[in-house]
Amino acid sequence: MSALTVEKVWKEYGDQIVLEDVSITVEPRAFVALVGASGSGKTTFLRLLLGQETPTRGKILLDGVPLPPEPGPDRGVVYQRYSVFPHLTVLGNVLLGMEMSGSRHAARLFGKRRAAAVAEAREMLAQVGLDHVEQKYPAQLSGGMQQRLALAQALVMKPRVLLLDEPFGALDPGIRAEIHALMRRLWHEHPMTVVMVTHDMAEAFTLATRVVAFERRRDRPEEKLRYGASITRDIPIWPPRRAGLPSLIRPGRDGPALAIPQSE
Ligand SMILES: Nc1ncnc2c1ncn2[C@@H]1O[C@H](COP(=O)(O)OP(=O)(O)OP(=O)(O)O)[C@@H](O)[C@H]1O
Repeated sequence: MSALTVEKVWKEYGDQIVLEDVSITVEPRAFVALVGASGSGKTTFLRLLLGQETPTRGKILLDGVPLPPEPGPDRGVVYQRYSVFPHLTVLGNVLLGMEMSGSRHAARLFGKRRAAAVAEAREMLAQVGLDHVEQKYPAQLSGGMQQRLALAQALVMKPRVLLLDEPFGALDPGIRAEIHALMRRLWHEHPMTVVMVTHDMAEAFTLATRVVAFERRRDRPEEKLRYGASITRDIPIWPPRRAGLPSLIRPGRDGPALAIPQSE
């Protein structure tokens, strides 16, 4: 059920050691926030989980099975920018993944299969509050709406793991609070494990079940490249958050939200 196991993973680029002996077990349905100084290897770690990079040493397992050495539909990803295709409409963006996986050569679906995919895409757009703009293009949307679209595009493929690389980092504070509420609801409602890189500690503690810090344990400036970062802090959030369930102690804080945040 979407458990990630990272065992003694190292990542080196030439002479530079970026990650050093990283081990972590992520339980199914967790929401892990990765924090750490710039250059500490957070994005590199996310790319390893995505399958865009392979570890120099060590292994990564998803539900006990080694990760395939390439990205696949079981892992969705949203970046800070450029996650969506500018030349496709909102609906086209959400349909694309289904069309690609349903028809590898033509990348198009026809007849009943297309109608079912369109219905599914529309349902997903409604979940993120974008059903009223399905014929618009990304450039016609605000930054917050583009990130909602990126979430819809990733989630419609039903990933077991959703990887987020500073997805809300470029948004204004008001919009960010709104999209946090949406993100929390999506995590409650979709059976996925989430790993999110963020520079924003408040965001990490607002959304995550666990906050994990990457840091170089040794940092002699003259030998900087010889030391990679590893996990130095692993903080469980208290009171615990559990996917799909209200918080036992503060039900108003963390439970599955009922309202769909208004799109701007
Ligand atoms: N493909 C690559 N080839 C060579 N070096 C790389 C490559 N990808 C990352 N690095 C190096 O790995 C180090 C860690 O980069 P990474 O982007 O993972 O850090 P980060 O913690 O995500 O930083 P930031 O918070 O600034 O985004 C950097 O020194 C970077 O130059």
